[in-house]
Amino acid sequence: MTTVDPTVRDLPAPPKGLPIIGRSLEYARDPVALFHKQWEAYGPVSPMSMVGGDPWVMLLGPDACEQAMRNADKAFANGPAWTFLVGPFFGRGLMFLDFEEHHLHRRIMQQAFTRDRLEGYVAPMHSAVSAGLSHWQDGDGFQAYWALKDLTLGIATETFMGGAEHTSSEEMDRVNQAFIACVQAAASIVRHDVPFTRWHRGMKGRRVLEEFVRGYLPARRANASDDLLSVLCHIESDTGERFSDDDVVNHMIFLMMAAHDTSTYTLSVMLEKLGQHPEWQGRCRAEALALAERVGNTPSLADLDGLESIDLVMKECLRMRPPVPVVLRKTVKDTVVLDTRIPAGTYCTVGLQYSHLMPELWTSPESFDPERFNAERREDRSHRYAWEPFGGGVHKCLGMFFAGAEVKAFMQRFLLDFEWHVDPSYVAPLNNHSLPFPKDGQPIDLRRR
Ligand code: HEM
Repeated sequence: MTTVDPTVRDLPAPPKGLPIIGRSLEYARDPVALFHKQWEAYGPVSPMSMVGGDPWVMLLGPDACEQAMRNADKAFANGPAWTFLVGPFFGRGLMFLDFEEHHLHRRIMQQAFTRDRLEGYVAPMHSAVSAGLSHWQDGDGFQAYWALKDLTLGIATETFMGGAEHTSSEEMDRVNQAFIACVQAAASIVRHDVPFTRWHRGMKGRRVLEEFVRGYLPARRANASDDLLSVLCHIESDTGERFSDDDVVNHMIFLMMAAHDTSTYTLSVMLEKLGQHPEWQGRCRAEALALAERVGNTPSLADLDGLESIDLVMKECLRMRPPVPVVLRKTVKDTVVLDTRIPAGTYCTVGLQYSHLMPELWTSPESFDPERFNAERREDRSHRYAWEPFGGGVHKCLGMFFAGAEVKAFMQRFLLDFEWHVDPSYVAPLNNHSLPFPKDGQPIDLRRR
């Protein structure tokens, strides 16, 4: 006989949403408003209705998020959840794998992100940043987001593909458009390959990306070099396992997406905030100048690590506007989160961003205050899961240190070459259909120094 724990409740019935799309439009309009509404009505575990009418919950606050991310009872799976959203485009990337298989692939892929490897990626980052910035023009209302998107694709091409030596700039534009199509496909209401839908454009994008990566495989298999594609072709786990060609293609396409949109958005928020807070821009520039005087124009990984003010600003921007505001899971068995029973087969939106904004965890969470991360205050220590822009548990971002190096390599050079201004009353109009981005291209008033 099964015993019923009286302290555990069933999920309440979901609030009404539109048929088929549920509350996805509400999320797309303003995710933070939806988090607040769900929290106020239900607390940390709330019923939802999203695309397709499947059972769905939202987990909010550090305790509920921690439970899903630590996944002690192995009830939460990534594959079926992310596959629903963007599986045909990025499927079989590391984030889509679960349990034993994930463990095996992660052990191999970790070899591509060791400290030594990262040190090797820093030099191509510097050259891609310099090349990219040489095209940036003075002007009021310079569209920083789109320029950053090109520049970070340049960084990915240099560090991941060793410069993609056989690809013209027109072809790289096609690759960039293919990424955008794949990421945007997440928001498609029609989730089959039907002409004129976002899904269809995503499927076409995937074919472009596969062709692009596969084209470089034979050369990288034949000769080991320092770029990530070559590393993925040659690395082994400590017990000798290696990736097949299909694994390399799937991992590369996912990695380029994971690295590209997230870093672009992080940098665009940093430009917005530093443009609105000249005192912080000045402080970061002084730090960049001091480093350049000490070591020249191509600081090492350790030098970039030492950029403390830029680090504080990056952390604060990731807190206020994380590039991945939510992660997805699907339960593969019945489980209980805090005091609520969640049946097997339930999709879960884990709202990491909400914890970043809770007044219980942060002083004046709405204000830009990078000092909250300094050694004395360390507000992020208010809870293990108070600040989790890179996720947590076994799926925690593998590119976290790569992202830190990329952001700092860019900011260091940019602060030396440019100064910029953003109206303090400016609020970025975000497109939240998939990963967030500023619909207006993030205008800044830019001047070369
Ligand atoms: C600021 C930049 C970045 C942010 C905010 C970010 C955020 C995240 C988050 C939240 C996850 C967890 C997803 C989940 O739990 O389902 C994740 C996973 C991942 N990220 Fe990042 N990411 C960033 C940059 C990068 C970069 C630059 C790379 C690669 C060079 C990368 C590679 C990965 C990989 C491989 C995973 C999957 C890990 C796994 O499932 O084991 N990310 N990232």
